[in-house]
Amino acid sequence: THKRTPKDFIFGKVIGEGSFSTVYIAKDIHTSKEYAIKVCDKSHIIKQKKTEYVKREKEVLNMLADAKHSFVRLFCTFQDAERLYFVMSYAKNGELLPHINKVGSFDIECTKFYSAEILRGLEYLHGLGIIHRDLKPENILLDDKMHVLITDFGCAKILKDDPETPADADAQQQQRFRERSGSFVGTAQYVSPELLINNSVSRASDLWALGCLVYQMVAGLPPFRSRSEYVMFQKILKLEYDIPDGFCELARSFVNQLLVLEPTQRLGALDEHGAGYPSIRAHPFFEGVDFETLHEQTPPPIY
Ligand SMILES: NC(=O)Nc1ccc2c(c1)=C(Cc1cc(-c3cccc(C(=O)NCCN4CCCCC4)c3)c[nH]1)C(=O)N=2
Repeated sequence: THKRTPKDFIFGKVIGEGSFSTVYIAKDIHTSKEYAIKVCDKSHIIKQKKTEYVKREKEVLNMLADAKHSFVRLFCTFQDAERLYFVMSYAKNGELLPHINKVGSFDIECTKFYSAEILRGLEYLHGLGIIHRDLKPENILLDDKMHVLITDFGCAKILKDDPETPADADAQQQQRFRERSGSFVGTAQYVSPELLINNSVSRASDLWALGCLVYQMVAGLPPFRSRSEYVMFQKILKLEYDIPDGFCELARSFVNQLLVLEPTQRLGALDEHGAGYPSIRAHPFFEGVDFETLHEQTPPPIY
């Protein structure tokens, strides 16, 4: 197939905004298929020294090309004088967050299903030695059948050499921390304590974020909240969160085993990385979940 250009697509509305990119819905004029096209401004990326992020995202998306589930796909890339274009899957039902907000919070069946779909994505990602590092409801998308598609790998870390050692946050990650008058860039609500304490990340950092996501599906809000970023960071470092009345007991136990300050003590941290997360799958919270056929299942209705 010939190299695409912007002229091969009819660009529609903006469906996503990143610090260095804008995502549009677009239709391929030859096939009428809908895509999400992530457009990055070259000069802005160079000025902000973010070229490594863009290269990393493309590298990770290409590593995920064979995944049959759980991730947005990168179909092709092209550029013009000013911009880079990433042609990606269009997730018709958008981000997870509005779906949680629309109903207030998920019932336990929905929480189990979506937690299992996210876990299965993390198993695949971590099995390849990739850490997402920015898991949050905005980066969990829902396709036309309401299955999970994880997106946004601009902050991902690829454990190249020794996949066993935790990845010390590289300069870019530290840069991400100190940008714009020393405040954290992106959503600080899901940042792990180890990233705050010594800028280190490992697969267990994504397990911390999974704990935050499960809490948010059940409670309708993230576990660590404050108008002040500094206060929110203090709450994370002191593990200061409460379990609201009515929070399902199995979900509480599951969240409690993921929101652990010491990364190596989190549920799943000691599992063999190639073999997925047997200790997490075995938690009673996932009682009755068939992980092998998740993608063939009809997701439970959200109401
Ligand atoms: N940073 C990134 O990588 N961002 C990306 C990458 C790829 C990508 C991406 C973001 C996508 C985001 C997206 C956003 C949307 C969307 C935006 C606005 C409205 C809607 C929408 O209303 N959808 C119908 C379902 N709604 C959902 C909320 C409750 C009411 C009903 C969808 C659809 N897909 C996407 O489809 N593909």
